[in-house]
Amino acid sequence: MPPDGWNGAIPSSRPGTVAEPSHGPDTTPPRGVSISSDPTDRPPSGGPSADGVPAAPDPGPGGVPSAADQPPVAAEPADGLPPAGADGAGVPLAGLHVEEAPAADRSGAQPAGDQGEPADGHHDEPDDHHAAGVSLVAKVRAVLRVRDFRKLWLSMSLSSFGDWLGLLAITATATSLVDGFAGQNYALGAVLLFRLLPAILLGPLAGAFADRFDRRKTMVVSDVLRFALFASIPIVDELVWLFVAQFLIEAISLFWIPAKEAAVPNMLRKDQLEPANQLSLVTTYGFTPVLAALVFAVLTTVGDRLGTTVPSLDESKLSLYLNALTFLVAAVVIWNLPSISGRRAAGTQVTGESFLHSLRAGFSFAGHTPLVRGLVVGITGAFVAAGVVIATGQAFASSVGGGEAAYGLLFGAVFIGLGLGISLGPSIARDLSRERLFGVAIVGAGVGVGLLAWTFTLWIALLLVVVMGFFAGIAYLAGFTLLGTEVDDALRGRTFALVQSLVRASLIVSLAVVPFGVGLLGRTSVDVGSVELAVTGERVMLFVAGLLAVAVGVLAYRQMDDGRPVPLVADVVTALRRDTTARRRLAGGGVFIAFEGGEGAGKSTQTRRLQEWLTEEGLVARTTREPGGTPLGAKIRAIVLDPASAGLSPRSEALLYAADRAQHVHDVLRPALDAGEVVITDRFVDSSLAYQGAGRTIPMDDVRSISRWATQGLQPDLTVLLDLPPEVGLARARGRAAADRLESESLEFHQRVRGTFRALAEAQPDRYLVLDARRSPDELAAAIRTRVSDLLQGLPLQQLPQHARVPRTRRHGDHVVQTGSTPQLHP
Ligand SMILES: Nc1ncnc2c1ncn2[C@@H]1O[C@H](COP(=O)(O)OP(=O)(O)O)[C@@H](O)[C@H]1O
Ligand SMILES: Cc1cn([C@H]2C[C@H](O)[C@@H](COP(=O)(O)OP(=O)(O)O)O2)c(=O)[nH]c1=O
Repeated sequence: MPPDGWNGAIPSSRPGTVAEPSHGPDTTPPRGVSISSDPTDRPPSGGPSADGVPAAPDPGPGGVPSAADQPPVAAEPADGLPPAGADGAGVPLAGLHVEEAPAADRSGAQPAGDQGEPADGHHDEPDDHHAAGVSLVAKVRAVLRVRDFRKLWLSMSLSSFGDWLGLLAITATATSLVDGFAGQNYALGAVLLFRLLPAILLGPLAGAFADRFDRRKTMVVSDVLRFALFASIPIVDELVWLFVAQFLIEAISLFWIPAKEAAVPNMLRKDQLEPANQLSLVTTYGFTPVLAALVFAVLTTVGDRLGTTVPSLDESKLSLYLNALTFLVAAVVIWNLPSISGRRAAGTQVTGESFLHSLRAGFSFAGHTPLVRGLVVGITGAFVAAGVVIATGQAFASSVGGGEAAYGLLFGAVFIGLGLGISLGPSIARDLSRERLFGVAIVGAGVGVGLLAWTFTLWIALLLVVVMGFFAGIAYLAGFTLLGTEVDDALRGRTFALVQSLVRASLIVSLAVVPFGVGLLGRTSVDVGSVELAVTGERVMLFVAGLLAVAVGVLAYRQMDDGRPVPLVADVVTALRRDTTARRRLAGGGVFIAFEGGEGAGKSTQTRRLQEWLTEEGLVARTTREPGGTPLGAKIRAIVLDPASAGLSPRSEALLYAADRAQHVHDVLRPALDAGEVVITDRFVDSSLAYQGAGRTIPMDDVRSISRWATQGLQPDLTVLLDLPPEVGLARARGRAAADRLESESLEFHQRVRGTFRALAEAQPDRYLVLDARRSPDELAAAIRTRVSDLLQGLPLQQLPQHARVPRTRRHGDHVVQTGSTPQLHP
């Protein structure tokens, strides 16, 4: 195993978890109460605003046909974030096609696989983890801009590459030093056993040790020793020494790992640790093993020629020398990084004395918490299976033909799969809950292994191995992320300790047992009708491992399932389709309708009319608005709309709207939707995109990401856009009350706003109803009712008790149900 393998996987403690939305009735405003625009709470007139923001070119929906009349895309924004952090900064999404926007808004492509679950309020995640692919790249780039971290990462990557190459070489060497099928398998098992044993024996001790010494010196000494030991293996060329050297190398690595782990947090900001972990994971399991496998395959092909020129040198020896060299280079790099020995890292101390106790507490916690129990069962079982795959690899490779080169290829394929799973998995799985994803992915990996067992063609085997690695990578990331996010900080360390011990123990057990099993079962062939099927030990073992993975996946799924009545298949399908509406429906949630449009478009009028109609129809419907949908939001509204707030900078304006929105989502929207209500809001995220994005020319993606952060990915099921030329709307609005700060903006500003609304709607016609707001209020209301009644058809929405219903004059033969699906609506 690579030196920094498991540790790289531990998500750093995050700067705080997001509280669940309150479901308590006390935080929910009374149902059905209209809080739509009230002229009396408008700020007093104070003359036109002068916010000092030049009307820069539109950064918005470049490339969208309807926005063609807008000025060209704005330049890169000034980055207000600290240099090391620069999350997403410097990557203006100004040029991003708006069509991509709403999809990203739906919190799809998260790198860390822990995004929110807008539909059901489960597993709500903040914020920067919602980053789309592009901002993952930006985050990683920001992390790599930190010089010391970059150097450490480069040297780690080099050592990791060397280590994988060494592992390939050592397994090849071990098998070449003994004769016979069974003997080779025993030798292989023993090599791997000696690699894992030290962690169990020395883990706690090494942790305590590493905290007491200068980290840089610890790392340099470890690297020099590892250099010497790796170089000694080909020189001594004895099987026994190979085992001893393995054991020593692994033992030394145990001192190196905690030193490195403690050093990294000193180099980065807290919020950068997660992308840093992802980077290490992808490097250690995705990139370097593939490179090592390729290099090993190349060395194998040139090895023969090499053997004739330099008789004592073959590819395994060359690999080991190369590997040794990588540790020497790492030693030099680390020696030149004084910051490693700098400040002591806080919170990474693991003292030896508390280890046993904490392990016990961890056991009891894990035993009593279904989620952790599921994770532990899943991770342990998955690693038993992984051990089987590793241990049978060589025998399997030779059985599909191709010898050591095939082994190298299969080995590489595992890590291509892992790399793909870790980096792409979360964005493919989208808003499927990580609890479900974990079990599903283990089952997927198990099915891959089970099929692999009966594959006799190399390329099919390679394909299956990639699939297996892909699912394993997803499970791995989901599992460790869940441990990081769902386990309380106080218990997290112990839980990780338990999991890591179990991981190593399960690897040891399977690595130790499997080769013996393979040797014992030997090779037999079974006649199946006319075909002769080669049933070999490794294939039987692989098949059993696949079954085991499927079983633990199912078990983990059962343990961790949150009891939602959503069938798994529908859950997976809607998540893959990014169908948030369907997901909320599945979860029995309400329906969320937003009204957007410029000033005086008639939003307040129409939200009120829609709410009245729905109430008449017997549904619990409420109107609300932004800004000012909550008491706190009302104060924010007063600030942002007050013409006296002339000095408000575009960024603070954007943040104030986002703050208002965050409170609105938390206090009003989520609880009401969770209760199955129809929620109608006068303005939502699109207003920020239009006014702050296109209007104020803040890069669209910045606005989008703060909105996404504020809403935790909540999106309307339907947005009604009341489209109106700004001059008409402004005239209407001015007839209503004195101009507020935004109404006082130039006509050009309002034209950009309108263009953006239309572009957003055009990008997602299914989710928008665009109406010409010059039509009469009655016509508009009728068109909205028709569309909304389609949307609500058959949904299990909350209904008013009969006595609370408003009598309708138009209706005949009333029959009223209080539960069940929405009754026939009368648009
Ligand atoms: N379809 C319409 N046609 C003409 N006037 C309208 C229409 N809808 C609303 N109004 C009027 O325009 C003004 C602004 O309407 P309002 O609903 O407050 O718009 P918004 O909330 O979008 O600013 C009000 O005086 C309202 O009576
Ligand atoms: C919600 C939201 C509103 N706004 C602006 C648009 C409006 O000018 C103002 C809200 O005023 P409001 O009176 O609610 O709008 P209307 O006049 O259309 O009834 O705030 C933003 O700039 N960004 C946002 O995110």
